[in-house]
Amino acid sequence: MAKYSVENEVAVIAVDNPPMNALSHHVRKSLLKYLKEAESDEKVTSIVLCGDGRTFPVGADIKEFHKSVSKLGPTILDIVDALEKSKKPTIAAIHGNALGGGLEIALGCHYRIAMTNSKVGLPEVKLGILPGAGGTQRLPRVIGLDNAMQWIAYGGHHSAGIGASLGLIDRVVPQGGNIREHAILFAKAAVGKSLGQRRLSNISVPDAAKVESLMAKHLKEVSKKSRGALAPIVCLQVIKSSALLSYQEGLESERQGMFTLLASSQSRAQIYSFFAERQVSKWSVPGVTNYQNAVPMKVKAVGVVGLGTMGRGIAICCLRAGKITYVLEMNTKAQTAGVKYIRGYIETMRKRKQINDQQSSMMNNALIPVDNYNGLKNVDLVIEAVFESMKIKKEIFKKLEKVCKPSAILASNTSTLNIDEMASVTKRPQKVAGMHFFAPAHIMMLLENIRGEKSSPETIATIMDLGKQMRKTTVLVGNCHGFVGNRMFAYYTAESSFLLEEGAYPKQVDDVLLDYGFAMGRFQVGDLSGTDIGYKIRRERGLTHKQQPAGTPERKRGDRRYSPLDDFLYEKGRYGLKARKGWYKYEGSRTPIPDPEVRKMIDDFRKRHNINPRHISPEETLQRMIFPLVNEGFNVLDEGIAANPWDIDMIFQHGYAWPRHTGGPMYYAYTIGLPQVLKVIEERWKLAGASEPHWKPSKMLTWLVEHHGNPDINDWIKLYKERKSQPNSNL
Ligand SMILES: CC/C=C\CC(=O)SCCNC(=O)CCNC(=O)[C@H](O)C(C)(C)COP(=O)(O)OP(=O)(O)OC[C@H]1O[C@@H](n2cnc3c(N)ncnc32)[C@H](O)[C@@H]1OP(=O)(O)O
Repeated sequence: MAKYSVENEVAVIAVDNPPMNALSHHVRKSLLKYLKEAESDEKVTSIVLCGDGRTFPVGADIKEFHKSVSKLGPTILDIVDALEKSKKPTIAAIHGNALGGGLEIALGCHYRIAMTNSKVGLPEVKLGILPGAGGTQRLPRVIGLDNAMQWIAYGGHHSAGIGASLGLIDRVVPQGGNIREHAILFAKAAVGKSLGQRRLSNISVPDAAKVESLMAKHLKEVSKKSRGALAPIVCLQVIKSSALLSYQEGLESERQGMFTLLASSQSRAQIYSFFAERQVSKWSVPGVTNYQNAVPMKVKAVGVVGLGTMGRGIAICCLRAGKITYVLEMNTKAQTAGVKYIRGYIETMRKRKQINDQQSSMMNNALIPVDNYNGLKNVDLVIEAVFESMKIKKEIFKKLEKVCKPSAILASNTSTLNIDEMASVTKRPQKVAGMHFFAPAHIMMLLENIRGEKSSPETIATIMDLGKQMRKTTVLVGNCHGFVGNRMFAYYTAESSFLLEEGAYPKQVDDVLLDYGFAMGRFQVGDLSGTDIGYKIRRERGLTHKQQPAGTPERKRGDRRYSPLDDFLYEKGRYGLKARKGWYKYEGSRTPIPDPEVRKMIDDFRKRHNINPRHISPEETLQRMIFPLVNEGFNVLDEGIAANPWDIDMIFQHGYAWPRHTGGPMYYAYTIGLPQVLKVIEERWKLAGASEPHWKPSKMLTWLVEHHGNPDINDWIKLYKERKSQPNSNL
């Protein structure tokens, strides 16, 4: 709805649709009604449009997309047109956020004023669509083509100050000011002034002459940054029309572009991702607790044990979240280096204006290096971040148990190991949990929180709350080897090496993944993170080639297929980018170059094992990389390790850079169709057999296909659980 009042001859129309004033159908209807009323009321001389509550409208109602209600008139464009055509001055009064359709209606107004701390932007591209209410045609006319391409193709939010410097915002209202009162005064002053040039559809794009060079520049950038995504490309093409065609023709091109994008599977995947991101914070442990009833503990001080790459990043996250952060590192050299890194990073954030001087000095003061466990006696929560060894982690947990106050939560940043086993060496298993950060911890958006068997509701609520304070996409999962992410990802990595054994080379596999939309292929990522990391984890598990007793078949560990190619690579000193050689070689830059030495290593291996290399098609490569991971995803859901398919998808989007426009592995499987996915898995299982158990079709996937075909992803859990809970179910 909207509210209408007339104050001092100014009509004030306030959108009232909490929490975000989205432009739902009923809002659009009432907005147009009040606009007409203001237009026809002779006592009204000007019109102010604003938002009630938290914000100016943040855009179209995303819940309405792909539903018939979104097509019901009036459209947002009808409102934009009415505002622009109005004979009385129209003023957008922005506080909070004016995003998407919200900014588009502001662009329809003759003037825009905004609170200094408000944000403006056209983020539709992140939903796989474009600004469809004239935004692609009006924004370039006011801020120029170059800026508009940047704003629309990347979908960023920008401060009111930036907007003002580009001519988008006519006045910035300082902190503490009343936006409504300022808007009314502004509106009174605008009465009688010519509106011709204030109607953005009347003016031309200032840098239209540069259209071809700007187009080339932005196309190159988006193709690199959002590989495989359709929306940024279509956005640029449509914005281009603003420079070459009339306003009306440009609008038609926008309409066509929107039509194409809305019909694409990518927009559905991205809209799914928008809601999934919000859904994961509504965690639940069925029958035990959930986000609504568990109360988090107050965490003022955090301890971080270990100042290696992970510990440093985690400490930065804690400091950014305003925690007093004790960092424990016994090795003096490592401590000096770690603390230097953290302080250096704080300084970089200050220089980049991500934090101000006061925040920087607060963070520096809150960082407290300690060199013995007693130094952690006052913390509310500890995050252990040392090398991935159960023996070492247990020793640390025993020490923490002794020094930390009884109320303190003990968390491990393990990426694979059993949380319950660590909890078992303490007297407070209810206070033990996993907090799995992804490297680099201060950059990656994901936090995979692991509840142990005995973790209390308070402990779970606290680690989830801490993730939120760190502004991470925080997903709660159950305890098992590798949890959700690494358990599933292990098969992706394993299959990639099997593909090399059978006929592919690293670049061939990586190219398929790049075409799918990954920013980097599996072997490029391996080189970036260092091939030594995986080797040390395999060595800890007794798996590496060198640890096997004489006579062990090179391609087996127990009864499972194993590829030793990754071990050979490490043993040749090819540790990845840092050594300038890994799966690729690097000559003076970070560009991966296929290396004949790696090719020879693979060829020699095949010869030794009488493997006749065959051509592996891109389709087979993609299926073999992704489908085992999907199959394991269904096992993870079946076991309750992940509560929902979107939990898995968010883990992969934010922890493994899975391309957002495919939604994530589980949503992708839904897009392909579960029957098709199962068919490929079953065929592969017949070929591979028991030594490759990751191809054994998951019970849950098989059941869903047999009984429901390709059910809606939102129904997977409900359908399966209902059946599983029946007494005669053998699931
Ligand atoms: C013809 C087509 C014309 C135009 C197309 C568009 O306008 S598309 C929409 C463009 N706008 C956006 O993409 C903005 C989406 N919203 C956000 O980015 C954030 O919500 C925002 C505004 C930055 C605020 O973030 P915050 O973290 O403060 O809140 P949160 O995201 O958790 O949102 C709170 C609840 O509001 C729901 N919500 C937000 N925006 C919309 C929306 N546009 N439509 C519908 N619902 C929206 C969000 O899902 C949350 O719901 P909840 O049930 O509480 O989880």
